[in-house]
Amino acid sequence: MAAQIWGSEKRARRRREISAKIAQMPELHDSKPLPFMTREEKIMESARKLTILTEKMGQIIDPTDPAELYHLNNEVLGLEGNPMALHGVMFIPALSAQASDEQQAKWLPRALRREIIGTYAQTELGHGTNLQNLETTATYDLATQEFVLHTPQITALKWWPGNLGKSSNYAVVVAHMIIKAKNYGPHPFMVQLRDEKTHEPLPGITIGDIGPKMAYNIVDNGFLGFNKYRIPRTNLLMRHTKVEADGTYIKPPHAKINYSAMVHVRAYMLTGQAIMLASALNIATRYSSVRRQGQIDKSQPEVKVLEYQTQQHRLFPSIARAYAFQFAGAETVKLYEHVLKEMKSGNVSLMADLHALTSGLKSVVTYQTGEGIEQARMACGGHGYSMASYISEIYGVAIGGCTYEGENMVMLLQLARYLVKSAALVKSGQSSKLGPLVAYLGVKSEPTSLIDRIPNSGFTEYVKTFQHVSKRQTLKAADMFFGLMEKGEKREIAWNKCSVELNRASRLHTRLFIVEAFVRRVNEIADIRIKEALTDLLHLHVNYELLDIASYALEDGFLSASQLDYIRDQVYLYLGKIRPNAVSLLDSWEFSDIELRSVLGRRDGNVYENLFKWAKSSPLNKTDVLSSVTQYLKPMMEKARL
Ligand SMILES: CCCCC/C=C\C/C=C\C/C=C\CCCCC(=O)SCCNC(=O)CCNC(=O)[C@H](O)C(C)(C)COP(=O)(O)OP(=O)(O)OC[C@H]1O[C@@H](n2cnc3c(N)ncnc32)[C@H](O)[C@@H]1OP(=O)(O)O
Ligand SMILES: Cc1cc2nc3c(=O)[nH]c(=O)nc-3n(C[C@H](O)[C@H](O)[C@H](O)COP(=O)(O)OP(=O)(O)OC[C@H]3O[C@@H](n4cnc5c(N)ncnc54)[C@H](O)[C@@H]3O)c2cc1C
Repeated sequence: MAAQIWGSEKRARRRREISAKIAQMPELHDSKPLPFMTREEKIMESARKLTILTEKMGQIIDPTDPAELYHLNNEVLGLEGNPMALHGVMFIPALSAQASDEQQAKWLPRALRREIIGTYAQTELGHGTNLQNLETTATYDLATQEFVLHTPQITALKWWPGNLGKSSNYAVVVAHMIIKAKNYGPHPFMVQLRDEKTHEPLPGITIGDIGPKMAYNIVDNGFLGFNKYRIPRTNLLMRHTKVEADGTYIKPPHAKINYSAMVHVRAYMLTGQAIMLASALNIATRYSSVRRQGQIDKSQPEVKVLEYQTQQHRLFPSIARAYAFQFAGAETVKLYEHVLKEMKSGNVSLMADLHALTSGLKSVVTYQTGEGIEQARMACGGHGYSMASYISEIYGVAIGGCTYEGENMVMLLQLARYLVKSAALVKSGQSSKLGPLVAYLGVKSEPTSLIDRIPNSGFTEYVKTFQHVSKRQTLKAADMFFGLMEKGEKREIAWNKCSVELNRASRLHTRLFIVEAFVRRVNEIADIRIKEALTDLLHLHVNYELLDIASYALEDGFLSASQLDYIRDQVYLYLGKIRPNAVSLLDSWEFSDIELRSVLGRRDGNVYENLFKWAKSSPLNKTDVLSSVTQYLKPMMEKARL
């Protein structure tokens, strides 16, 4: 199963080998539980481990393999981030996709050797979503052949970029490029922020940390201002766009090609989210098979809480989602790598499809991951609320994904633009022009679902039902939009008035893609036992998801009330079937105790003894009487006694 999850037997084996090596290297372990450290201590601890890793990485992993790097990162540095998180996630990908060969030769080897640390600085205090209204400017000075970066007002301060505050000395900065008073829109520039020797901010740069966040606090998300700060013309990233010495602008082959670093993260973060969801579920499911509370049969001893159907219903559909996200994520990464290769050689024809797909996926996956992790926390009762479970940190980091790389509602609306264009093709009889991801929009569907009538149809009838609801909602939302425009409403106003319906279409389309990716994967599996276990999970997935969106299929009679009862019964049936495999389905992800950082989720199940040990190690328990008591509470009580 681990081979299915991680892509191949070799990958699964390598992960095991890497975890085993790390287990033998105490210098790479947290020196004490992270929840007991202050933010400064955590940042220091992370930097300590990061530098050891830089020295010893070659002994542990193949540093050129991103999957091995990612695993090493999760084990040693963990999900709270590290001082170079954005260096790998966005700075290097931005240079790789947007810098010319000459620029790459100059900067990439230095970045890869970690001579310099970089980040991606785009969002500002006043604008994150609406890139057209970013306010930082890069004005070309013809006389000196330099760009002058400037922050005209407080809202133009860069705000949020990870590791910008304290760790990075370089950044890819996105600024509006102005040449001879003409604004060419946001473009990426390579900018040195700090002196390479002293790490002091360079003159003209104002920089710092934006303060503590809900989670992810090892990362120094930062602010940045420029006071007429000059950089050479050749620091504009020039793979696709060029500015010649005389100020001539050579436009890129696609208007949005400079957004590729964002698409990179949107594609890669899906499996990251799957991992976080599976981690939280691993903790909750293991704990649920240790925790005994109450009886189902009063004549029997107390049961493991995992025996309760409500507990299974809370956890198992999310286990199915974690697998579904992992499989859909793996497909998306493959597609992304393909499109990136094409883009580098000038073929931009697939960019719109990839943008639409990743926009929908990042929104649905991050939202459902958040839901699943929060349910996992509640499934652990009181102990889930303790930082000893570590679920709250996983939750905080995961739901950051609902916001970063494009706020979820906004990204769903990006996909909706693509769906509405596709609907227009269907309505004008040009269905043959639909891309493969939306081809179903042009296919006539049956009048009713046959879900309960062809039980051995594999998952075909389910897929058809998802296609039906997605198609119907897309055409309905598009009709609403076109109808408003026909009535004379301006395009943007009409769009806003339909946006809730449009986003519903985007979610349904994306959920269909996830279901199909899961079906595709299960169909490919040769090993009978693995196929059986995953088929059960897929049964739960399709029935649970369909129940969740049933209103769309009920309103036009595609599903009947009795079919809904059938679907519900299938959910209960598969909850029971999955129960014996539940812990294994999560253990198969092979997270080590080091990586999970959870007292509740320990592999050995020795929860209570270790919770007590953990509590005793709380800094508050270093003394029996705190100074807050001697200074304030004790005098207060004494005064009251007089
Ligand atoms: C590598 C491993 C990673 C694993 C991660 C795992 C765990 C993670 C843990 C921790 C987190 C780590 C890092 C966090 C990093 C976070 C970094 C950031 O957040 S960086 C900032 C990101 N910012 C955004 O995403 C901003 C969102 N806004 C936008 O993207 C755009 O503004 C917009 C909403 C898309 C609108 O853009 P614009 O105003 O330029 O658009 P219009 O002029 O209206 O044109 C729309 C038109 O353009 C098409 N389009 C838009 N984008 C693209 C694209 N990328 N590719 C192709 N086409 C695009 C769009 O489709 C429209 O087309 P059309 O309908 O035909 O007009
Ligand atoms: C943990 C974290 C890490 C980050 N890292 C980075 C980084 O490394 N580099 C970087 O540059 N940025 C980073 N960001 C910033 C992030 O990319 C932005 O916060 C994000 O893109 C959302 O933009 P915003 O803050 O402007 O939200 P807003 O756009 O202000 O969103 C507020 C509300 O307005 C709604 N809204 C906005 N526009 C529309 C619209 N057109 N239609 C409908 N509704 C709309 C949204 O849906 C939302 O409900 C990070 C953010 C976080 C939380």
